[in-house]
Amino acid sequence: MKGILLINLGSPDSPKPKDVKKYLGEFLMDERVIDIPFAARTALVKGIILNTRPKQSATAYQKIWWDEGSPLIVISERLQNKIQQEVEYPVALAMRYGSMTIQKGLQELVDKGVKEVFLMPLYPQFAMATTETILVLAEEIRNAHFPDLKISDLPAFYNRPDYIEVLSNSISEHLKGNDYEHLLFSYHGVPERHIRKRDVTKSHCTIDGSCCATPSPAHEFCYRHQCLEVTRLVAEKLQLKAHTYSTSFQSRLGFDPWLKPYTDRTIERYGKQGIKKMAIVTPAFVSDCLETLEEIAMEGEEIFHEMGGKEFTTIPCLNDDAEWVSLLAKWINEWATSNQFHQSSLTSLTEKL
Ligand SMILES: C=CC1=C(C)c2cc3[nH]c(cc4nc(cc5[nH]c(cc1n2)c(C)c5CCC(=O)O)C(CCC(=O)O)=C4C)c(C)c3C=C
Ligand SMILES: [Fe+2]
Ligand SMILES: [Fe+2]
Repeated sequence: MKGILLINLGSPDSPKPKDVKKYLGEFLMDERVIDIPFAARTALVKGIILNTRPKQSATAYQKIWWDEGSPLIVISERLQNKIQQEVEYPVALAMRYGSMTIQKGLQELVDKGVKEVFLMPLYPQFAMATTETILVLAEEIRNAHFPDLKISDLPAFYNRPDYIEVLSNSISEHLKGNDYEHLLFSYHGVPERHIRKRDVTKSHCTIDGSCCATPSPAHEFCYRHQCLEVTRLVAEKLQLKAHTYSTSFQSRLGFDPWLKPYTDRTIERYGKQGIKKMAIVTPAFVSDCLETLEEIAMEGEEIFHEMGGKEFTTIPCLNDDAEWVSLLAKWINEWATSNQFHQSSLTSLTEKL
C-alpha cells in the first residue's frame, strides 16, 4: 500500500519562552541550519542564542498564535485534511522540528499498512536548511526503524508550470482591484555560505553576480536561483511591468552575510522613495507562519508606514487554497501511477556533490 507524508518546518508547542527555547534548541543545533563545527555550534546556540532569543521570539509568537495553536501547524493540518479528501492513499503530516516528528508520521503510515511512502517537503525551493535536512533525517529514521519501507520524495517544485500557475492565480486574486505601485517578492534568506556549499559544480556560484541567471547544473540545488526563478516566472505569467516588482530576502539571523537585498531595508527604501502603496508576497513559504504574519504583516507594515508609506498589502501564502490542494493531489496521483518522482533528490545531491 502507498502513503503520503507531508512535511513542514514545525513550531514550538506553545508560545511560552520555555517551549520556544526547546524548539529553537533543536532547530538551531541542526548542522544543516547552523553549519559550523559541533563545538562552535553548541557554544553559539546554547551559550549565546538560547539565552536571549527565546524570550524575544516568544513575544513574537504570542502576537500571531491562534486559539487552535500555531498558525503553521493548524494550516498544515487543514491542508492535510483537504488533500485526504482528494486522494485514496493515507495522508500523514509531520514537522522537521518539534513534537510532530517524522518518525511518528512514518509510524502512523506503517501502522496503516503502508509499504511505500511519498515524502512531500512543503518547500518550493531546495535549501540545505529545509528540504535537505528533511531528506537526511527521513533516511536515517528509515534505516533505523523501517528498513523495508520504500521512500521517494517530491523535489523542489519552484519552476513547475502548474505550481507557477496556482501561485500566480492566488496573487492576482488577492490583488484584484488593488492599485499597488510595487509588488515585493520576499523569500526567507539563508547565509550566502549555504549557497556556495551546495554549488555542485564548485565554480558556478558568485552569489551577487549574474550566476543565477546563467543556466547551470548548479541550479538544481541553488536556493537563490530557485527564488529568483519564481519571481521571474510569476512576473511573466502575470505580465508585470519592469520596475513594478522586485525580490528580497528576509529573516536573517546572526552577523554572517545572508542573501541580499534584505527585505526590511528594501521596504524602508521604497517608503523613503515615495512609494505609497506596496504589496508583498512570500513564496518560500506555503503556509503562513511567524515569518509572514509577524515579520512581514506586522513589522514590515510598521517600517513602511514609518517611512511615509500608506497602504501595505500582505498576500497570504497558498495555505489550504483549493487550487493548491488539487495540485498537490495531482502530484500524489502522478507519483502513485507513474514513474515520476521515483529518483531520490538526496541521491542526486550526494552523487553530484
Ligand atoms: C523557506 C524556508 C526556510 C528557510 C530556507 C529557513 C532557513 C533558516 N531559518 C533560520 C532561523 C529561524 N527560522 C525561524 C522560523 C521559520 N523559518 C521558516 C522557514 C525557513 N527557514 C519558517 C516557516 C519559520 C516559522 C516557524 C513558525 O513556527 O511559524 C526561526 C524561529 C523564529 C525566530 O526566532 O525568529 C529561526 C530562529 C536559519 C538560521 C535558517 C538558515 C540557515
Ligand atoms: Fe527560518
Ligand atoms: Fe546561482
